[in-house]
Amino acid sequence: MIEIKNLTKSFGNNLIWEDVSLTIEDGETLAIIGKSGSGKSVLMKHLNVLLYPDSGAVLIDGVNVFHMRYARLRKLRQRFGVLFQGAALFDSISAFENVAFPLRFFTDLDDNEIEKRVLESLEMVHLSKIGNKSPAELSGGMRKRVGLARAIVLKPDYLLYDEPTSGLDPQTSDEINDLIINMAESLDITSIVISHDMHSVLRVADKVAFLDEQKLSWYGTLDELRNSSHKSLNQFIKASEYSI
Ligand SMILES: Nc1ncnc2c1ncn2[C@@H]1O[C@H](COP(=O)(O)OP(=O)(O)OP(=O)(O)O)[C@@H](O)[C@H]1O
Repeated sequence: MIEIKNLTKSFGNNLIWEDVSLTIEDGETLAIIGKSGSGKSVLMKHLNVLLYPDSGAVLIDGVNVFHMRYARLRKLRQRFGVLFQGAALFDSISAFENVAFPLRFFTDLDDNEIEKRVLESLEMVHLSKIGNKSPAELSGGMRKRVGLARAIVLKPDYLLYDEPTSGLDPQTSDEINDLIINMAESLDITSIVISHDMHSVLRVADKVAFLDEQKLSWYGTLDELRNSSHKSLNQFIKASEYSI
């Protein structure tokens, strides 16, 4: 369980949001939505401690992550898989080596074990035959899937998705949505998804957090979202041109 407690963050005089509190239960998928610049990525970066807050806490299984020293933090970060916006693959190495990278960096596994784990991960994203291709030879959707294979290869407890469907056509987006649901169910993973794509949010999320006006403006389940009379939330959804 991840508990975000009264979190406040600013950069210099620029307050991003204040007093954000919410809980992400194990196995749940939380979508973080909000306008560009509302601080979605900044919030996500507090979970694996890439950023520190001005005040407040993030408790993972009851432990405040901001109090962890280097060795524990390194272990904690291995519990997070991240699918970056644009997939962030290394273009100079093959898809296989991209997926193998966290295993080579963080574990002592030998080459046979690495190969087995990489092939398992590629299989999970339905890309078992593309290992030797370079990222440049892959479509946008395939690159995201390789990024996802890399994100799960250390068998994380938490998966962070930054705009997983951005730049993809609707059909490819739906394939990624299916994978997000599949990962959550088959790997029993807790997922946090930043998205502008309300179609995707409605497919994959259990709960939704809406950042607006420098705070957590709204937080609830998908059913509550559908019935919400929250003005700026409804405006945001309407502006995303998806009717619910
Ligand atoms: N390291 C940093 N130093 C200073 N300001 C930062 C830093 N990181 C983010 N910001 C600022 O924090 C604000 C929120 O950024 P963030 O990337 O979280 O927004 P976002 O909601 O994810 O936006 P988008 O949907 O466009 O990706 C922005 O004004 C950004 O300039």
